[in-house]
Amino acid sequence: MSSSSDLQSSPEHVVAKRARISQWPAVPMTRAFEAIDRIADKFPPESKGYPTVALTNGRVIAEDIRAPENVPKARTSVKDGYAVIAADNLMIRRVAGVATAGQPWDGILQPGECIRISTGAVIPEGADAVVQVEDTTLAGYDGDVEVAINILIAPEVGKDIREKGSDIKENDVLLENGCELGPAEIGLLHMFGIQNIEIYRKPKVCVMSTGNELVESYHICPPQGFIRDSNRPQLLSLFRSQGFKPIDAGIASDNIDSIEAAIRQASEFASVIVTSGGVSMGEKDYLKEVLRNRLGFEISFGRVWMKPGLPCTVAHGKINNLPVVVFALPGNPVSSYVCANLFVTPFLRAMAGCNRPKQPVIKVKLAAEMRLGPRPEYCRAWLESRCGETFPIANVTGNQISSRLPSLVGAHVLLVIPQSSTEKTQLEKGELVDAIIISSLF
Ligand SMILES: Nc1nc2c(c(=O)[nH]1)N[C@H]1C(S)=C(S)[C@@H](COP(=O)(O)OP(=O)(O)OC[C@H]3O[C@@H](n4cnc5c(N)ncnc54)[C@H](O)[C@@H]3O)O[C@H]1N2
Ligand code: MOO
Repeated sequence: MSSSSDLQSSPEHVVAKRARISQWPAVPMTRAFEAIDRIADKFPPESKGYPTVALTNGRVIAEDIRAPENVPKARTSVKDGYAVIAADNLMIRRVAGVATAGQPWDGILQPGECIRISTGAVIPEGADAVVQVEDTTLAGYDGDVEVAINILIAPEVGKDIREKGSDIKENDVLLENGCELGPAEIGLLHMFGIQNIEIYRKPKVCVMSTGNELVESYHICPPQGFIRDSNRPQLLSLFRSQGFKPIDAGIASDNIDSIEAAIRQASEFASVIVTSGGVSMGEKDYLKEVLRNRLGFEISFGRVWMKPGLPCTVAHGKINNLPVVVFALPGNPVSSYVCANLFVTPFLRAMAGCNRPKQPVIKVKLAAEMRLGPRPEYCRAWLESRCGETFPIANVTGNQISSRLPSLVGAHVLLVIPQSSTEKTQLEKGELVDAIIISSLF
């Protein structure tokens, strides 16, 4: 007997005939990363010209930016004080003039003279040291005007002078191709009056949930058996926090035609499509089927030997002759978020031209022992620094089951926990492990 709802397009989805063991090998993480890197090569970043005044944090530079001039351009004073000739033996100097920032003194300093000078002002010709005002006393004045000062500490040649080009030399590389802009980088561009630069375009990414059980989160009281879609807002928020402008592609129902139509429609807006749900062994898990048989995509991997995220699937191909990659993440809320962090954001950042697309990894110390499981695990943890400890202490965020979203709340890192072996079934309190940073640390 078969019911019409069982009759999806392929025999593998007639429930009585479905495979009872996944046909997809669970690839090791290294293979999954390599496969994604190979796909990234098919999506080279594109650049465009952009005015510096309109730049915002997170933009990525698509050229090497070199210093067009020295900084400082001329020798300048590091202190408010007096520009002097160090070799003068006299402690008393005649104040011959004033140099402030923006108003140089254009004479030539003579022996026995000094120039009152401000921080940032150009050192007058003939001077070779600056004495800070704290190391002087007044030696003579005429009304309100200083006439002579007494130097309390004899200066050495070069004292408190910023030599020409000592901060930045003309033609030095200021910012490398692939560097992400933050406040300092934006400041540098303005420092040199660089008006326009090449930056990379941000890739477009669509986020879609799949599942008959899903309703929009504004539902006050979903009917029995329904749940609110939390993955989509969560993933949209993740990609936004990374500086992308993700497109909300809604919820597709668990139906081969609907999923195919939703992916085709999403591909009109974005070349990267992120779905969640429908990738495991359930009778309504159609994502792999759609990707392979309906869209003719190459499935780079259909499972990964990791926890959470085992059924994570990545596929790529063409729709309307344009390249498209689909990250079909597992439905469990923690699984989709962990996989998005490990696989999708580094991919998007590579597509966006970043020269450091992956999250930083640091060493942390376990606050408590941990039992190892059969799969390598990415445990959520928050970090604290403790007095006398060299490494941050990692506190696991409670029960790590992949449906339990609170395990992500407050998590700074994903601990990289190896799978168990005959030699090692547990990590001890105080052991050092790698931790992938997934949130800002303040
Ligand atoms: N027989 C097997 N069953 C399962 C396996 C397996 O290997 N053999 N793998 C398990 C693992 S591991 C995971 S992870 C899940 C992933 O399954 P799917 O990707 O097919 O996801 P769904 O079944 O659609 O959903 C799983 C779970 O997550 C909830 N969900 C889905 N979408 C959302 C959403 N947008 N917002 C909130 N919650 C969502 C869904 O209701 C389910 O409870 O499969 C295991 N099963
Ligand atoms: O991969 Mo699943 O994410 O273990 O629950």
